[in-house]
Amino acid sequence: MKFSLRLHEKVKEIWEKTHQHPFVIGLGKGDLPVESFIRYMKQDYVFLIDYSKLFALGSVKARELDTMAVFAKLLHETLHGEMELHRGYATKFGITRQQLEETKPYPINLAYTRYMLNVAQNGTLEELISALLPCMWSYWEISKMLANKYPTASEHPLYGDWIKTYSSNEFGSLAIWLIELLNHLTEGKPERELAILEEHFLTTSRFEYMFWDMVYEGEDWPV
Ligand SMILES: Cc1ncc(C[n+]2csc(CCO)c2C)c(N)n1
Repeated sequence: MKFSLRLHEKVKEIWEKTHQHPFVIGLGKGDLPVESFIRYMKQDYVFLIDYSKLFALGSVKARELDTMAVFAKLLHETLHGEMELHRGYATKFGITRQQLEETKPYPINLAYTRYMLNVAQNGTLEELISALLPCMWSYWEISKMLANKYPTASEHPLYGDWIKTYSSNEFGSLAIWLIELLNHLTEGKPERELAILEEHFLTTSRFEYMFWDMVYEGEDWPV
């Protein structure tokens, strides 16, 4: 069995729970409160700054030139493609680029990126990919699910661009490339190594759920 199928099986329930989260459903139905979306966009912007560095580290750890080049493309795509979506939304809401960058990450956001950066710095290339993959794969699944379930969602004046960006074939092909690379790299690996990779994948799938939940209502800290 391909390793990615095993991973998918492992996180089926948590991904299903994510698909039913009111933030996600709100994006599809178009009735997500705008304050939640602004909170998400700001938190996600600083998340993406750290997440981009995972691709840079992927390039460092790559053992083949072609692999190195795709990680470099992913880094470029995140900084100039995906983050441009966020900058566009920020302009709509009157939030400056500086304000976006100065967003203080909530503790869950910090814990999520620190976990991945720690794995990326101290682990193998296979560990790095297993930790960062739920982020890309789950967004692709969510946006496809939403585009299917709510056929007019991609025309929504506010959330339509979000759905279109993440359900695009371009984003899909990047996720597929990573899935196939991981399948290739894990062929013939012993169970003890696969179990570690599975654990990273499960942990960051849980963080994905927590991220949606964190931005839905926000967190109120006394200081
Ligand atoms: C919390 C959080 N999780 C996943 C993504 C999605 N995402 C992040 S990087 C990337 C690929 C290339 O830019 C994708 C699809 C996000 N934005 N925020």
